[in-house]
Amino acid sequence: MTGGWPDHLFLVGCGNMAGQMLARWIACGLDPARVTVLRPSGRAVADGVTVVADYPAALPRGTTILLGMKPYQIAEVARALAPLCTADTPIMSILAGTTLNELRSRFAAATDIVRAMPNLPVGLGQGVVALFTDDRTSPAARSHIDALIAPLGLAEWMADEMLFNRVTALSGCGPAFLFRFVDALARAGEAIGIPADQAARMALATVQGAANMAAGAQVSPAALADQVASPGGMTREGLNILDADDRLLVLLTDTLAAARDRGEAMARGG
Ligand SMILES: NC(=O)C1=CN([C@@H]2O[C@H](COP(=O)(O)OP(=O)(O)OC[C@H]3O[C@@H](n4cnc5c(N)ncnc54)[C@H](OP(=O)(O)O)[C@@H]3O)[C@@H](O)[C@H]2O)C=CC1
Ligand SMILES: O=C(O)[C@@H]1CCC=N1
Repeated sequence: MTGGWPDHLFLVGCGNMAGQMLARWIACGLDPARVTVLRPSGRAVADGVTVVADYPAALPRGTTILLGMKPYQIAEVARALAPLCTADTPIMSILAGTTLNELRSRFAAATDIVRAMPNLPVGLGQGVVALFTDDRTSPAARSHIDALIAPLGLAEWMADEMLFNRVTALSGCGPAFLFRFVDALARAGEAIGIPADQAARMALATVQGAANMAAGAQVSPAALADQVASPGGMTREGLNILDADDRLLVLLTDTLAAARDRGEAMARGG
């Protein structure tokens, strides 16, 4: 490891998610010459990054692996990749619903294996990354992963792997739920008569401004909502709709629970 970066980074898959991570790392100073991406399409990734469509005969010394393909591809990938791994090859997996035990059984030679669950805004350095490992992973490897994750945004180590599908539902899937919310806010604006293009711009800017404000505020988002709502005013009438029978809370709880349950089914091989 040099300057916090791995001597070499080998990415298996570099699509929507791993692509955002790599873009951020390169923007923060990772030398692209230290990166190899395996992707079946062989499509170029970024200037200086080596792209291969098949596995090399060996990995350079000091290689850290990022598993960034789809979870159902783990068996096929491990068959080809595990023989290239040694006890000195840290592996970080972003595969949803793929347990540490499964990773350990498929990469038996590796000692340092970490599950990470990023989300798409890591590309801006404003992501959330949940992390989990066990006692077999060395403190040095944990520090190495901490250094690698730091430029991506908020990092949270989970004490219990049981939490992993739950935090995946919250922060891994969360951007999709918020994108839906922005879209619905815009369409609701349109439904009450605002021109569609203006509603879209104003909905997005409102969410962006409100999120930035909440991030910098000394009080909770719940208290901020009350600051917007003048007694007897318009906002309170709107909040009464969202709050009736905890409608929004129930909707979001059901949403996260469904995503969590899918992760648990995937972990059982579903
Ligand atoms: N999307 C998200 O917001 C998040 C995704 N994840 C996890 O990230 C992983 C990837 O998801 P996402 O980026 O959305 O998916 P994408 O479909 O965008 O990317 C998948 C990547 O895997 C590559 N690939 C396809 N087949 C193989 C194979 N047989 N062997 C190796 N690589 C292969 C693809 O190659 P090519 O580029 O050539 O097509 C592509 O680069 C998943 O495990 C998911 O659980 C985690 C958190 C958030
Ligand atoms: O949908 C998925 O399975 C992955 C996990 C989190 C975001 N995308």
